[in-house]
Amino acid sequence: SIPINELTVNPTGEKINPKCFSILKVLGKGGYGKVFMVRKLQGEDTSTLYAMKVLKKATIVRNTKDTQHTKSERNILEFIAHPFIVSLHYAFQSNAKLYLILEYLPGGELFSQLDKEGILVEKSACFYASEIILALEHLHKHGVIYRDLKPENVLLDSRGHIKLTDFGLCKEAILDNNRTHTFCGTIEYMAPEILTRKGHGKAVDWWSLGTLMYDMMTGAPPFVAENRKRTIEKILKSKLIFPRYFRPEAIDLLTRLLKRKEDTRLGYGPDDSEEIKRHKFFEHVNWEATLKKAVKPPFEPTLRDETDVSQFDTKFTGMTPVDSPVDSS
Ligand SMILES: O=C(Nc1cccc(C(F)(F)F)c1)C1CCN(c2ncnc3[nH]cnc23)CC1
Repeated sequence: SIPINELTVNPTGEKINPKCFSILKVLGKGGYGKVFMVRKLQGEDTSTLYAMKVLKKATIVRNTKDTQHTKSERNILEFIAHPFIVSLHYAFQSNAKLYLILEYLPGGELFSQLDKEGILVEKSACFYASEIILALEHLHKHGVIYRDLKPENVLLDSRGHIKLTDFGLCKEAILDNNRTHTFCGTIEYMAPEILTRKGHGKAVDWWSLGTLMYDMMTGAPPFVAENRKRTIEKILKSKLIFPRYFRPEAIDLLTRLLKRKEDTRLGYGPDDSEEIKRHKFFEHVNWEATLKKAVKPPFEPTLRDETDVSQFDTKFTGMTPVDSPVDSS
């Protein structure tokens, strides 16, 4: 079992177990586990909504390399507190499962909001990019490489500010040994050095930032193809094409972020995020105000009430919310 240090995560020292929460909705489901919207039933935070991530130890242990990711998610979130990174409130386990109680983010995925808006104007893309840069900067300062920056991992809080979520485990257990499936889920945002297993440093996150910004400003990531194999080939060939409406500053920034050779990529150097923050594209950004969430988001998620899950995929929210008793102890 994974040793859990209760002190930093569960400050009141309250004895926590699954029965402290009522399960309201399913937010996501995959090979390793599920994510529920839950409400706390007792303690000082009674009636507070949380996201409860339930991981099945059996499936994780079976994929040995993933146990490391699982430990890291809990350990990272325990020590990292930042306005643009999801916070971990409790962590506990039963014989068969690991439970992470995370702050609930009602705004859903940034990109489901983008789907409604289509392409973002540069000013809006700049807003989200600046908040993501501050989150990545914080992780890098703590020696953490996010590695997994992609649309579904960028959520919105109730006011429309971003939060990075889903550290560690990919959502699907990787069963087939087809090499292109060695990478979990979406690969369109992955840096070339990850795909070619060259080992990777923090510069992989700046590549992914480039692909995310390209997507926000054009409606699709820079390298897409009809299948994973072709997509990987495109990422490695990386011939960048920009729509005519791009300003020169935007073309220059994205070209420097999407450098295939990582040691020529913007952000690779010891100054990390500073190299990017001082680029002309961000010349009007007030970074102190951004960190304090004093900059108005481009749009505010429209929510009827606090349990409104309209921003989440009905494929999941329609499911009956039950933490199946693999092992009720
Ligand atoms: O479905 C998800 N993840 C997922 C899906 C399938 C399997 C697994 C795993 F196996 F890891 F358990 C995880 C998303 C996680 C982030 N989500 C959050 N939504 C709202 N508040 C949140 N606070 C923190 N995260 C969120 C939306 C759902």
